[in-house]
Amino acid sequence: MATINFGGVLEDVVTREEFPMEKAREVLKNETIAIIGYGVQGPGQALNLKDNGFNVIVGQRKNSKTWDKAVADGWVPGQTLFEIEEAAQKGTILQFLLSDAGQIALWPTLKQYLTPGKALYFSHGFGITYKEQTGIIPPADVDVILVAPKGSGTSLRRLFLAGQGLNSSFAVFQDATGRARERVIALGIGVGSGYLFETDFKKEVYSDLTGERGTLMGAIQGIFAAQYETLRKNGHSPSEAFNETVEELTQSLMPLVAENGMDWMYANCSTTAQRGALDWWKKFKEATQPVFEELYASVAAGKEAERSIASNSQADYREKLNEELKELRESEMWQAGSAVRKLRPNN
Ligand SMILES: NC(=O)c1ccc[n+]([C@@H]2O[C@H](COP(=O)([O-])OP(=O)(O)OC[C@H]3O[C@@H](n4cnc5c(N)ncnc54)[C@H](O)[C@@H]3O)[C@@H](O)[C@H]2O)c1
Ligand SMILES: CC(C)(O)[C@@H](O)C(=O)O
Ligand SMILES: [Mg+2]
Ligand SMILES: [Mg+2]
Repeated sequence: MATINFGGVLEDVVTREEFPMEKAREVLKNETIAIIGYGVQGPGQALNLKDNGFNVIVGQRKNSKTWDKAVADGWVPGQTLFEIEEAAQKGTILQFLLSDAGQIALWPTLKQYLTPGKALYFSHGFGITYKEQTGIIPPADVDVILVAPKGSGTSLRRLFLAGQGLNSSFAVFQDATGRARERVIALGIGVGSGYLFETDFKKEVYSDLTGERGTLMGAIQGIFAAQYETLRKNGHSPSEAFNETVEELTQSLMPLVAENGMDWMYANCSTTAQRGALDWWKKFKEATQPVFEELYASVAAGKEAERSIASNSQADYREKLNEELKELRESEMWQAGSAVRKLRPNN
């Protein structure tokens, strides 16, 4: 473990330098890693592990779109692609990468294949933390571990192909074999993590649900919509409103934040912009802080889990989600965005 100073707080992290890929391959050389579920994380993790030289198989329902996707990605039926039950039986490490609601439905089947010494792997603390709601209670004689990439499975794969990596958290919930820790770190390196930081299942799910409902996805759309509407109500064109709300942020300013922090981005804007941003950010913080407190309380009370399970367990959950995504896509702001993207010189 390398001890790193994160803003004055010392934390131990695992880097690829101290836990190289050869070591990960050595730790997992006798394992068959079965990827159960081929949605977003499934493909990213499965393909990265395979390309890094691990023994990987995929478990999917035959005659499903995801089975066809797995075939298109190079998984071979009968060799590296199997029905879920067969993959679960063959695997020594079962990576449970169905949707969090889907995991509840499959659990009674999957647990039959968790024979002593196997490892049950999650990419979210959801199933274990909210066990009263999910019913996921693993047997005592298997390792229960977690690697949660901090980003989309799509980005995990893209960054791997670009020779980079996405940071992940890792956790051990249950160490039945005495090997849980080395197994989970090796898997974290194998799936293409940049570095790994330690957490526990509860902290992972509380922070993850807060982040995606907050600044990463929910809050950002909310604040975009509020500013766009204000500009439009005051007579600004869609083009002007979209550029001042989204396009400049994603194309010009966020890359500077990613490169060297917020003060660096501010420093590369005018003194006029700096004065205004420095005055206004605290007002936005004060206005939104109560919403974040409400959000965290809802996560901690299990209400977000309840809502997610209830809506994503419906037979027509995918159609309903698609309708809501369509509504976003067809809103004036994102239609303006589509036109703006087409005008980018590289398009
Ligand atoms: N999406 C991400 O990039 C991401 C990032 C970090 C962690 N995670 C976690 O990884 C795990 C997998 O997430 P994902 O986004 O790849 O999953 P997903 O929602 O894309 O679903 C994965 C698979 O589950 C199947 N599925 C969905 N609902 C089902 C149901 N009700 N019954 C049976 N099957 C169902 C889908 O057909 C798909 O093949 C989850 O625990 C998630 O929280 C996801
Ligand atoms: C990619 C995210 C938002 O980080 C993940 O947490 C998810 O649930 O998809
Ligand atoms: Mg999440
Ligand atoms: Mg996340």
